[in-house]
Amino acid sequence: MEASAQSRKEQAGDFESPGPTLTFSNISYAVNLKKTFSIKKGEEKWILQNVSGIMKPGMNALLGPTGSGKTSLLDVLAHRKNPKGIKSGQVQLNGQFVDSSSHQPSAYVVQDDILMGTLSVRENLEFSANLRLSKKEYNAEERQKKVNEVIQELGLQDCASTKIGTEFLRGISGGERKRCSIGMELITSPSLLFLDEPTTGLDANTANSIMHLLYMLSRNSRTIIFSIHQPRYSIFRLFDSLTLMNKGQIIYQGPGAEALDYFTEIGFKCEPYNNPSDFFLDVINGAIQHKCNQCFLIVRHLKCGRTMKNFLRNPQTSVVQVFMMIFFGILNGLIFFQIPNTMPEALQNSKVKDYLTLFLRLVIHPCYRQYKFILNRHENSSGYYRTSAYFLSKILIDLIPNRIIPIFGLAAISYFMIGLKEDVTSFFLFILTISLTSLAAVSLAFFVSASANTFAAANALIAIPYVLMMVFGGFLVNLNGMLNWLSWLKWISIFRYGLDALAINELKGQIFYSNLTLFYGEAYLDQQGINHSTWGFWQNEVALFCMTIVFMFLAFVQLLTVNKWK
Ligand SMILES: Nc1ncnc2c1ncn2[C@@H]1O[C@H](COP(=O)(O)OP(=O)(O)OP(=O)(O)O)[C@@H](O)[C@H]1O
Repeated sequence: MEASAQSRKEQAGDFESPGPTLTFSNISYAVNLKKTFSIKKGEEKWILQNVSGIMKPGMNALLGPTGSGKTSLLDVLAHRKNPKGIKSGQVQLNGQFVDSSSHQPSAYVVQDDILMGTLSVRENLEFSANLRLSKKEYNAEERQKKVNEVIQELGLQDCASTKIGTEFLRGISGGERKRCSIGMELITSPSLLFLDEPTTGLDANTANSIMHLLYMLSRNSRTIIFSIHQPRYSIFRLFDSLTLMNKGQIIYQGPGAEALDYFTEIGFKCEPYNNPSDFFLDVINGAIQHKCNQCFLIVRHLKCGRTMKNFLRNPQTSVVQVFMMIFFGILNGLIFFQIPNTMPEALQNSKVKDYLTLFLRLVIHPCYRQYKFILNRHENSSGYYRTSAYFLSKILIDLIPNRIIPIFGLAAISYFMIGLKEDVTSFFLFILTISLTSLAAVSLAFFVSASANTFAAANALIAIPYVLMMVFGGFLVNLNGMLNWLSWLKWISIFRYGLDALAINELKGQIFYSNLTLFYGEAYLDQQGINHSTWGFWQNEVALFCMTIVFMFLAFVQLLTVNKWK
């Protein structure tokens, strides 16, 4: 009868009267790792890093792997930590700031029972009442009444006279023991109840019954906040709010019932029949991979180290890039094999651009498919890591193996097969030019993809600047003959800067002979309107470099904006 009333209440899910709301913001907590006997200030270990959240009336679970900071957060919220260690943050109860000096209507049930084994359940509760209830407010009769109420509420009637038990004395069961520990705290009628791992050491059924008890308490003017390890599904269902922690940070906070949808949305799908709490811990521990193949991401604290590990453990992409570039390098070399022999003809027919163009296309084309930042947008909004850390690691560890090294291979193979200028300086300027061209193109792609919400949008958006740059880069139209009012577009063309620099590098100072006719490289450059002075060459490199910086900066700003939307 009592059980069915209980289950009716649970199903209704409503509160007889709601408990208080606890909010906390930017809490950072560190401990000093001072060596024993040392007078020197030790190194600080950060245990909580800028955590914020809200604990509403009902059941608030803190879940996370061992060492993630659940107990520490619980302690900070309950003002049980040394204030010296709390580096920042505030706690509010129903909108009022509270600190260790405030009188807070809270109680804390610790992991290890503090019961006296040689006393009975009732005697332990009386002990708590005698010590903790003020004699002014509660006379002996009222204290006794309070003890009886607690015994009733926790269903301890049958074992009230039984001793708790010690190593030598068989006492009450584990579940009853835990109930009694909770009762020791309920004596003071707290509206906020903290519990550190209330189910630890209990068998599944006992854990279930303790959590149902807490659920019932939470429906009656109490806000329950507790840490818990891998609860079974029947327990998980009781959580009104779930806070998932990892390495001192909160990675999810929200209704327990919505957590699975949230993880599915960001790419982590829980298999049917898998227990949600096991699934969350597997995701945090990296045992479950992101569903998207393009990002080999495992959600952990994924800063530079992660990207480096990613690269080292998944070198396939970079290896494929290198092979592709070698293949295209040889193909390019074969198509334009020893072109200087036919250069006069090429110069006459303005075909000299063709081979340079092919280079640039091969270099630039793969660049614009840089959509990984879109993935980062989602990961960022999930708050997995700092944008700056990811951004820098991406640039250092992704761009070098995936862009610069393959391009170096392509350039080296083609350069000698085509038979371009046999001069060390020209070779390295050639490499520099196509590397900068590639970087500028990648940066533009980063910016566009960081600005787009979906792959489809990025795909469509990225095509526009590339087509415009191609048109106004001098590939399809001679810029001299272009309508004046459109000529400004050439100043924003990555292709034009790349092409002009390559043309100057190759043709300046060259004289070609054909049928006793001399062809001067400079004459061709003049005809194309390309400034071949020293500054004329370097202005292209500077422009490419500046474009890289500007696009990277804009991409970074876009990612920061995404963070603010959280
Ligand atoms: N006083 C301390 N000195 C040094 N390290 C500490 C101290 N207190 C906590 N830590 C460390 O802080 C981290 C978080 O500890 P905490 O007990 O809050 O984690 P937890 O998630 O509750 O772990 P568990 O589930 O195992 O109880 C752990 O790595 C722990 O070793």
